[in-house]
Amino acid sequence: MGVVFEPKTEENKAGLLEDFLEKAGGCAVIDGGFATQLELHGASINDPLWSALCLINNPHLISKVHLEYLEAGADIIVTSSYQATLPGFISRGLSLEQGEKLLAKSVVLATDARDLFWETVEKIGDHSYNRALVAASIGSYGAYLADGSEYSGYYGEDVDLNKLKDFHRRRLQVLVEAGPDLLAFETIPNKLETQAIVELLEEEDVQIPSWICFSSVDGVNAPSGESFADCLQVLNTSQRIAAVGINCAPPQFVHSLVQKFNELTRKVIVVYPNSGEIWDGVAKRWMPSKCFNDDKFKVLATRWRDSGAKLIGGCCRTTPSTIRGLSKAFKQSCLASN
Ligand SMILES: C[S+](C)CC[C@H](N)C(=O)O
Ligand SMILES: N[C@@H](CCS)C(=O)O
Ligand SMILES: [Zn+2]
Repeated sequence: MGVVFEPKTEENKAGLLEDFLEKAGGCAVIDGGFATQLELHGASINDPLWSALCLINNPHLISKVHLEYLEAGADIIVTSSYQATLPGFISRGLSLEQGEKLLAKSVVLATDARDLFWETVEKIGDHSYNRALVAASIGSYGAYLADGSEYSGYYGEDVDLNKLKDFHRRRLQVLVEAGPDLLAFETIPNKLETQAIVELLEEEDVQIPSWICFSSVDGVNAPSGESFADCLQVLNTSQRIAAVGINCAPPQFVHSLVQKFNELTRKVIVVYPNSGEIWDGVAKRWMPSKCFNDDKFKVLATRWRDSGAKLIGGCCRTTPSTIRGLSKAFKQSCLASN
């Protein structure tokens, strides 16, 4: 029987991730590409809202994808809110209130799927699942711009710290209010946005543990060209950040980045790379590159775990089958070492 993780009260949420990891055997599996799986089911998301479009027109598909990742063995599922923003919804003619409801709905769809799945497997009795945590996805400002800038880190001269804090503030408040277990800041491409998030979490007194993941296009630095030493210095002193790492970068970059992060931080390291394909922000499609199939991904993921990453999953172009492989491999080696 896997981990049964009791919901925490406001006062004792800070250690939630550490407790969860300990009970899960030291390493937990995150789900895989969410938009990817929506598309594989036929969703059309070539749109400024990208996968968040499904919050408006296909919420049942969102529930289905969460359940698929849970069934595949994900210990943590990430909500469909990556590119869900209030200005994005308002520019589609929705009211502020409707936009806020959609943000809250992204969390409810995930927690309901988690609860339904857990209720079902508990009836089976003998199983190796853990009761999953729900991480609310908060995509970078670049994701909202929908111009590929989550991979360039270039937001233009008029974007300063306050503008980024203002962009993130209300969405953060609404998502926190909806009650996820974790917050997942995804594809952060520069130091300025890292600073904005750290300050905002403090100003809003957010008690839910966060992870911040950077993208990387050269395997060495943040996309902006700023060093990870600079970026991590900004967040190392924040008690509100529980984990830091990399998402939606090619798998071949991850091992050396985990080693680098080991030297730069004492926080939990989280990695969930994409399949190795490259996003063309103009054509809005994935370009084949050095791609990793599920077996190769699994072999690399074992190396990431052995070098110290504790939260491991997949991002764009990975699927439930990728996550099933990781979950099986990690649970088998947990059993072997216990
Ligand atoms: C992680 S990227 C592939 C998400 C989509 C991008 N922000 C866009 O809208 O073009
Ligand atoms: N959580 C998002 C990240 C996109 S980079 C997704 O999986 O679609
Ligand atoms: Zn991705």
